[in-house]
Amino acid sequence: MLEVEDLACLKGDRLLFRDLALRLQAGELLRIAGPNGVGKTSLLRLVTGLALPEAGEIRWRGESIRREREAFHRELLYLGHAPAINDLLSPLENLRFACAAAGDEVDADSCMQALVRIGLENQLDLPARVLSQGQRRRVSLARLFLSGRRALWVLDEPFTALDVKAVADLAQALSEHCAAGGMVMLTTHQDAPFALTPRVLDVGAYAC
Ligand SMILES: Nc1ncnc2c1ncn2[C@@H]1O[C@H](COP(=O)(O)OP(=O)(O)OP(=O)(O)O)[C@@H](O)[C@H]1O
Repeated sequence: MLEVEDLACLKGDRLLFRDLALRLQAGELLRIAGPNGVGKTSLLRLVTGLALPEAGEIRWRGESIRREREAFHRELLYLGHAPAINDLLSPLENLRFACAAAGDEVDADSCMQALVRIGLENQLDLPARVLSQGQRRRVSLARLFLSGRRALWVLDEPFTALDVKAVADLAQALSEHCAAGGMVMLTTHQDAPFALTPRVLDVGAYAC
């Protein structure tokens, strides 16, 4: 379980939010909501341990993520707002690199299957620089199909640039992860056809 208490976020000399609390349990999908600039991405970066809070505590399975950082990161998959793609590499090479960098041992066949499943069967060997925005997003999202053992998925605007079918497929994959006992925390400005109703946390309620 993920628990956040009394969280405060400082950017420059501006306090974005404070006293923010949340809990995320196995099987839950949490949508982080709020207007542009309120601090949704900043919250995700705090929760993943990529940034430090001004105040507050974040615990994973009862342990502070600062103290048990490695154990936490073994169970975390974080996909940021901008797909982390190397333009010179193909989708297959990008995916294999991303998995290896995260410490996941995944063979080429599994990567290929993940890319086919996400609809990139005709782009497997193209350099990423020629891909469309939606195709670039899909390269990054293909990791979801290789990360079932990571319980907590934290996704920043994962639906951006996806077409209607891809949005539906992604919503289904996220719902299935939760149904299998995983957890999803995401930001999005658009509706998606989830099989389960997401809980919503409005960062604006904690804005300073
Ligand atoms: N050095 C700084 N000084 C003051 N404010 C800052 C500084 N750096 C970032 N900010 C502010 O922090 C906020 C960061 O917002 P963040 O990206 O977390 O918002 P968001 O809710 O994810 O927005 P969006 O919906 O547009 O993606 C913005 O309002 C930005 O202007």
